[in-house]
Amino acid sequence: MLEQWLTQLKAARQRAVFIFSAATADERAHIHARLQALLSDALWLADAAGQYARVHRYRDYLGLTQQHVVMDFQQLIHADALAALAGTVEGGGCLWLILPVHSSPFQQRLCRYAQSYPLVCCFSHWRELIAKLETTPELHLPGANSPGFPSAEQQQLIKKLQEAPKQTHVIVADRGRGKSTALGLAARTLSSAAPLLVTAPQPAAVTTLLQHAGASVQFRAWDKLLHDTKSYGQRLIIDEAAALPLHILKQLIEHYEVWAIATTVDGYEGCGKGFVLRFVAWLQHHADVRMHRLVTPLRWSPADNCEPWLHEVLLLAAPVSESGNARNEVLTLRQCHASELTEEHLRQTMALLLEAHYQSSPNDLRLLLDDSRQRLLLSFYGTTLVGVCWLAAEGPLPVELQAAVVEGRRRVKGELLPQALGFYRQQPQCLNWRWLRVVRIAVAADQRRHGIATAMLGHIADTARNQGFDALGTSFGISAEVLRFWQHTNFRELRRGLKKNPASGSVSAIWGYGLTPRAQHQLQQLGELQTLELAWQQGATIDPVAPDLFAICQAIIKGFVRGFLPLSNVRFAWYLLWLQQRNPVFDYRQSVFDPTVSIAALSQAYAKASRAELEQWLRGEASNFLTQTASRC
Ligand SMILES: CC(=O)SCCNC(=O)CCNC(=O)[C@H](O)C(C)(C)COP(=O)(O)OP(=O)(O)OC[C@H]1O[C@@H](n2cnc3c(N)ncnc32)[C@H](O)[C@@H]1OP(=O)(O)O
Ligand SMILES: Nc1ncnc2c1ncn2[C@@H]1O[C@H](COP(=O)(O)OP(=O)(O)OP(=O)(O)O)[C@@H](O)[C@H]1O
Repeated sequence: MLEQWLTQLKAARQRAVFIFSAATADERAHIHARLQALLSDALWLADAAGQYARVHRYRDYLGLTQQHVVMDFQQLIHADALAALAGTVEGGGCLWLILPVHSSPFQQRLCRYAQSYPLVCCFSHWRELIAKLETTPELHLPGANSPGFPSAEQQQLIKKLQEAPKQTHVIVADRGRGKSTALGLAARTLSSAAPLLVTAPQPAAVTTLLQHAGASVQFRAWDKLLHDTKSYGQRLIIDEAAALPLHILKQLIEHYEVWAIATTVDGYEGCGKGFVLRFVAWLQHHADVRMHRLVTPLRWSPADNCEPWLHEVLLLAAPVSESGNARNEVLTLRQCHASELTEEHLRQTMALLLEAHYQSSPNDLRLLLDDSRQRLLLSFYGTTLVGVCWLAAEGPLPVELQAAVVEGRRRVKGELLPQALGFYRQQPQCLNWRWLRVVRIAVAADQRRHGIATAMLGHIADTARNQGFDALGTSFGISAEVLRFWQHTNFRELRRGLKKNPASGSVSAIWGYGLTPRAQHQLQQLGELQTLELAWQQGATIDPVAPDLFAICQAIIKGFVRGFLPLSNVRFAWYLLWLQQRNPVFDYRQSVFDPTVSIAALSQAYAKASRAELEQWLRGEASNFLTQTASRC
């Protein structure tokens, strides 16, 4: 019976989506077993460990074309993977979703929107699928015209690429528009003495491109390209660019003659419209850029049901509303849970988040709808949404987990602020507080610098105090602009990461302040310590400080002695305490306290074979230091 559907889908180059939402574990297992028997050649991804590819590895399959994709979500619907992999299913194929047994607002949304699309079907029992196939043998789908090979749009693009081989062409399109094919065909005709290089996040992503390009085009992994200085300056194509970190793309542009960059704007993680805006804005200052778009789908027919259903469900194509003269109106603020919003307000909220934060993704929509600890503060001029603040309640952590968190043996999901301060600053009391975290804050581009974000943060502080929260905080990737904004608020920097985030290329920071007296005092001290640490890192002379900070420094050094914290995290606290003592025994070890000396250089200077050996030795020294400090006090 399925064969009959597949034949008709193929002729119409359309796709079907079958969603299974079983109410019991037994029925789910039954559906699973039947599907396994039915679809032996499907790409099957699951969120549980086992015989299948793991859902979080979905990027490995981008750019490929499949007839059947099964996404087996036992625990949680991975909405980013769903958005990305639906686009790999060809016309004539099917997307199969097995949902978790426990329903949720997001899960219900998937099925609710299916009702408007004849080829998107929801079932709670296997027998319902059979009944559907039996009762609807004829689909009455319109015949599909062949787009031609290459299609008219592809031909135009190939011509433009050939005409301007020295320019950097950015090709933006949704999935399956024939980008890779067009690039391959264009590369084949490009006469060049040196081989043309192509890179992408995964080798599989360029399979189609290489098929059409011929032998003169070679794939190279992007990290190899960055290390291989000898090939710098060669001509390069970057495919699936949005799935590469922005700072990597920038380095590739700086070192290579990039001829073409292809990317999707389909909204899976890091791939929203904001990415394209930010990247292209940067690129225009560094290269002679030409923008191109491919609009018509080629992997499936333009009459396809799957893509519009997904766009509607995941709010992927939502444009940011124009706010125009809205500023004449009074600004109103509303705190709510995402599940309480009208569809229009939810759409506007996601549009603003996707535009302002390029790492926003469909998984954020799922979290906002399904998790009761997530809240929103929205600001409106009239009915137009102009600002969004996404808030998450964190802490207190269960008492039985606290020691493990402070010792770095446990990480609990969704508890970023208390855990980071509990662990890196060895402050267990932070784990007992109720925190409210500003996960993201965004104001519509045409309404910025008018105090909207400041007004939202003021409102949040007032309501959080009334609701019994102990502290407000946030964590973000540092950029000069974002720092300037937070410096303008009551928040203070409490900790700065030491390593760059591989995705954003920036270091992250935690900012916050206390609302209750105990949290105010504690966070003020952590803020002072952080201010001094930043000054020390920048080479300023540090004067001995009031004894208030000693207890925090001692706790951090103890965390090092007991093996919880690495040396890099304690050098400043140790230095600050040492400054008070001026203990000559430790003088010869001053380079431990010099932020310009790397850990690798320290290992060398003290003739230690490895970082681990250096740390082991210094743990003993730090322990002696603490004993002596205690005896002096
Ligand atoms: C946890 C996180 O989300 S961190 C990421 C923050 N969000 C983003 O980066 C998304 C894109 N940016 C935005 O949406 C906005 O620019 C925001 C949210 C950062 C600021 O919103 P706005 O409503 O413009 O802030 P607001 O008008 O209240 O600014 C207050 C002060 O912050 C400072 N400030 C704000 N934005 C900037 C900026 N781009 N450059 C320099 N200073 C700034 C200024 O001192 C400003 O006061 P002034 O305008 O009187 O000089
Ligand atoms: N002109 C065409 N006519 C018919 N099929 C085509 C045409 N061009 C490409 N295709 C097919 O459409 C599918 C998508 O093509 P391609 O991989 O080039 O698109 P893409 O936009 O790069 O896709 P993705 O976003 O998934 O990487 C492939 O199966 C390809 O063989």
